[in-house]
Amino acid sequence: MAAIFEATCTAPVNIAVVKYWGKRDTSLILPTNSSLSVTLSQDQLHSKTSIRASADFSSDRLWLNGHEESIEKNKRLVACLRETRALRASLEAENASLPKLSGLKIHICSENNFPTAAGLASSASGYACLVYTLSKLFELPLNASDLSVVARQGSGSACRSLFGGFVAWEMGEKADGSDSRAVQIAPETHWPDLQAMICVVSDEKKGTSSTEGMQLTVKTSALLQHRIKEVVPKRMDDMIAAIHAKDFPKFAELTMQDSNQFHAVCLDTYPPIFYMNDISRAIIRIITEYNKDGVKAAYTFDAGPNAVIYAPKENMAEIYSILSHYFPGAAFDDSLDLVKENPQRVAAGLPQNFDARISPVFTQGAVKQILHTKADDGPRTLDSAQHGLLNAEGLPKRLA
Ligand SMILES: Nc1ncnc2c1ncn2[C@@H]1O[C@H](COP(=O)(O)OP(=O)(O)OP(=O)(O)O)[C@@H](O)[C@H]1O
Ligand SMILES: C[C@@](O)(CCOP(=O)(O)OP(=O)(O)O)CC(=O)O
Repeated sequence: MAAIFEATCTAPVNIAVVKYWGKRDTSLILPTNSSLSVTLSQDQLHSKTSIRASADFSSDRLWLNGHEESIEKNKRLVACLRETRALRASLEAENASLPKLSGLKIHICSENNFPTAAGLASSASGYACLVYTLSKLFELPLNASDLSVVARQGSGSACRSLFGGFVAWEMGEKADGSDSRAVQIAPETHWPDLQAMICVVSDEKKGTSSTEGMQLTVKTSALLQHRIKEVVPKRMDDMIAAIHAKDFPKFAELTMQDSNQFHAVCLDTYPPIFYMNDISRAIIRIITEYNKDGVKAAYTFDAGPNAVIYAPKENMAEIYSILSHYFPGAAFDDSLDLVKENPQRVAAGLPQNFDARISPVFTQGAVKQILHTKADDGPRTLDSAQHGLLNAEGLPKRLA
């Protein structure tokens, strides 16, 4: 049997607080504005990828969540493979003692521990994980920012998942995209108090993909031009300052305003795109009411109806109690011990001065699941022998 080279890694999702929406170059994936996100803990949400190179393999193959998928039809995946193989080939050209991995076929097996293509940023963790795992397999001497340039070509938002903590994607100016990359604004340890609650309103595949939707916006929305030129540059500076100062009210206000504007440019698209639904809008009203005497939580919505609520740790029990009032029956995985540590506060119902009438109480399961998580680290490398997804033959251990 031929020698086996293999790497296994996990990568996190990130949820933007200044949204990326629009490309100036669709093949290199170069954005029309800079963006900024928080990387969420892999303990709750992650992609996990094993990649093996072997002379025994006769073609490149990919399994995603236990289903085999075509590599050739996926131009973005092909671009990530091409770039990393070329980098490996140049290392091999410089150092003849290195094994010739760039010429070997590979098997890629990846799993997301959460719904794929449901607006939970699976393309972000998925492509970050792919590129990070390739860099480990090929032993590429690149830093996370360099790798982000490759991951960006898989999915724009993926470039931000190469780092933990608070991450900016600088849009860059160059036509080749070499300056369109992610940089870390602050590590996760900077603001350990910041947590997130994800309300899963729908885990179904969405109607208009981000990729299609944003280009329709670029083509038809005049408001997007105002956002790009007048709003985002200042908002990026203000957001970075708020993060450095750990100023939650400012961070929250900017986050909510940016989510609102992103959905406004979707509405300004012709024909319009709607990602939020009645449940999403009820969550906005609930958080607005909760914030009436001072900003204690921030909502944000990506290209789907699911809400992400950012808040300091100390407010989470109260927020969970309010959400449980309006959305009974949501599944909750208490992995950060919120219920265990605050049994009375999570069952307290609405706070005293909260106006209950701002929203109806929804039927069981309107919000399917609430995930409690926090800002955390970037991609992690695992031991393939113990955690690998491929069996001795290089095929998935688990098929769907
Ligand atoms: N683990 C993975 N490895 C490789 N590719 C993945 C992985 N997970 C997802 N993808 C790719 O990302 C696609 C889903 O991306 P899409 O943008 O439609 O959804 P999303 O990322 O969940 O939503 P959004 O980016 O709008 O938050 C999948 O069809 C697949 O091509
Ligand atoms: C609303 C967003 O989540 C859009 C993400 O878009 P994608 O990164 O999924 O788009 P492609 O680059 O075409 O793959 C905002 C954000 O994450 O910044």
